[in-house]
Amino acid sequence: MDRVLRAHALKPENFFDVLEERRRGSDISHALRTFSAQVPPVPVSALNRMVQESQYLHYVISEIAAETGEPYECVKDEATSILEEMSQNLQLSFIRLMAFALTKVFKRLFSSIRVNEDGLARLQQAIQEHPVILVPNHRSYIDFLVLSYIMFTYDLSVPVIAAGIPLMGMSLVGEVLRRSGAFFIRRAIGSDKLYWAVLSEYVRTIVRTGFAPLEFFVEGLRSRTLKSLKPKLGMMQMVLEPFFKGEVYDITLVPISISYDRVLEESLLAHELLGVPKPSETTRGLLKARRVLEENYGCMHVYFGNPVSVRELAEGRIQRGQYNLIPRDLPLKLSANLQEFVGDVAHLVVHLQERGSVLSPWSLMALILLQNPDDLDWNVFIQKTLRLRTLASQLGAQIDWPAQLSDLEVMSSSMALHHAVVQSENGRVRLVEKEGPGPITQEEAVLRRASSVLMCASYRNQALHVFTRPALVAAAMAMAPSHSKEDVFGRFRFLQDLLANEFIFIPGHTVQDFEEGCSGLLRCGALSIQDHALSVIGEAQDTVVFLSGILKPFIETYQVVLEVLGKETFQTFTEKRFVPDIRAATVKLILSGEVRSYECISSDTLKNALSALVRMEAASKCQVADQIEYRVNQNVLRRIRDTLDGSVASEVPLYSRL
Ligand SMILES: CCCCCCCCCCCCCCCC(=O)SCCNC(=O)CCNC(=O)[C@H](O)C(C)(C)COP(=O)(O)OP(=O)(O)OC[C@H]1O[C@@H](n2cnc3c(N)ncnc32)[C@H](O)[C@@H]1OP(=O)(O)O
Ligand SMILES: O=C(CO)COP(=O)(O)O
Repeated sequence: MDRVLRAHALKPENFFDVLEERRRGSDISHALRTFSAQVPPVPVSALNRMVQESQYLHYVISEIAAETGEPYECVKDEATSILEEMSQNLQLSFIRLMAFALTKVFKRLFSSIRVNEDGLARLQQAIQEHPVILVPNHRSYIDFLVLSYIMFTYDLSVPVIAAGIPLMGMSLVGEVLRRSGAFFIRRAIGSDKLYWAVLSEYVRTIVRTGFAPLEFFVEGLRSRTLKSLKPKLGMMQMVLEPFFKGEVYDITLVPISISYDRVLEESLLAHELLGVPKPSETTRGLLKARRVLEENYGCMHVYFGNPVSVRELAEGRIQRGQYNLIPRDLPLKLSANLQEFVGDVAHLVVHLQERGSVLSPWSLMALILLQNPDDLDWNVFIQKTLRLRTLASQLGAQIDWPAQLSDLEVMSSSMALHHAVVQSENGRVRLVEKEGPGPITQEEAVLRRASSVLMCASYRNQALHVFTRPALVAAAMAMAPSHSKEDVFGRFRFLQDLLANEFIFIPGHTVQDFEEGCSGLLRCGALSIQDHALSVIGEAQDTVVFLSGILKPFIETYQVVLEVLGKETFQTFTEKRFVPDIRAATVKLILSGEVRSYECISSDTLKNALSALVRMEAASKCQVADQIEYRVNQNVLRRIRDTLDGSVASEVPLYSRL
């Protein structure tokens, strides 16, 4: 895996605007032009028949029939209806229809859609060699539309895509999506053996036959925070199985990084983080949302990463020979080694998605704004952002900072694009707070302020992966009893473990992550290492303080959770009440001035903190009647709190300055 990571180091690439030609040419001729790439080896009906008649499905159906006593034919009928519900029905005529509509929509929404040219060429080559799996990050409903659009526009086979079942329920739209390549999967499949069997056989048949590139969102849903999510493993396992079983020579995974200047759903996502339910996916809702078409969303970047060969990843790790003894048609029970491999591959792909993402100037500006939560002088804002741009470049970020414009113009146009979040008045820059009708309570005022902060934070989050490892080293140095490499590494490991749901780390890569963090600090001239001891370079003290300040909103949230769970009233609590109760307690702490960061009431961070406490055995989870209940282990909780409290508090001020 290390070898693959090194081979996939980012090199500067040319991006071109997909919309440029569309603005000059005719939309209808683009949609109707000759398109010869879509030549599935079998028709859709034959694909479904292969699944239905597979020995594997026959075997599982017989097993279920024997276990439940139901007649074989009944279980088989059930499997057939699952398959009918699930299967895609890709048709070129619908792709053309969508291409026509999407050209109109994209031209209206985006100033440009920039794609890396070399990435497309690499993808074209990969499609000719082995089954290709497209694995994009997921930030918006636009993601899957734009990817199929690019594939169609550049004569590449349009993918079939794993879609959550709620989209199927949208009248008319669900059917259009199905005919454009969507296959629908239920969520929380749990232990439904028949469903898993049909889905996995369906996915494997697509991969095995090379029906079309298969696309799935390994994060499983749109990230509400625009930060990468921990990958789901089910679909990854299914697409890799034909390789494990030796049914295909190799499989190519293509990580895709989609980065937005401005996300269409920005406000809805921030509200969801504050407990407002997601609007259900209906055609009516979609029509109502057409107001979004009136706004400008700037530029988006689509970076097709280097294709990753699964065969290469498996070299020296997996002995495929052992599976040759098991008939291919029988279910494959994954060994612990294979399960670990699936998890590692999924994390690697998300890591590569992060590496390929393109930072907008606004991401950097958002980072500065959040570290200076009160208003900020415009000139100081510019200076700080430019220094941050240098730091981000030193740490290897791809930044889209238009060279043909002055820095002032770049930042002013970013401010204009994000007028809903930020404004400048009398030379001072500050976050916008939405006005609402009537008088509001103090608590409501906190929620209003929090929604602006969370919207701004989501853009900062798009840049976080660049800083995470050096920031963890910086924070670990502030916590450690000495600056010996061992002590700092010990604290680094503790923080990485605690924040493992917050940031993406490849399992078992702690040492490499630590080294990467140190070498990042060395590269930006902030650190020196001598005789196994780290020391901060005097003039770069500010940089180190700034970097550890990036983690501050997360660490502060975990501190709040530890504090609240340390109270008598929280010895046991239900899953359902956890977020609302901690949020209510935190709002009080914000009002009393004990907590500074409005990010502490984000449901995402609160849930991540709870998962970390369960993982670290400070809380245990059990089913009580129809509820999930948690019990706190006060001793472990206290130990975590003490380790964390000896951390940043004394050496790093709450809101450090760059
Ligand atoms: C020209 C223009 C054309 C335009 C053309 C338009 C195209 C128009 C197309 C529309 C297209 C729409 C596209 C929408 C985009 C979505 O809708 S994204 C949402 C749908 N996609 C996905 O979710 C894919 C990723 N999800 C997965 O892989 C999930 O695993 C599955 C398969 C859905 C199953 O989910 P689940 O039942 O919730 O199970 P999951 O949480 O994964 O696992 C349960 C447990 O088993 C564990 N587990 C599972 N597998 C493993 C393993 N291998 N090893 C160890 N543990 C495992 C998990 O860790 C988990 O443990 P806990 O965390 O609970 O402790
Ligand atoms: O991912 C989805 C479709 O894009 C649906 O899930 P979410 O709405 O939870 O992101």
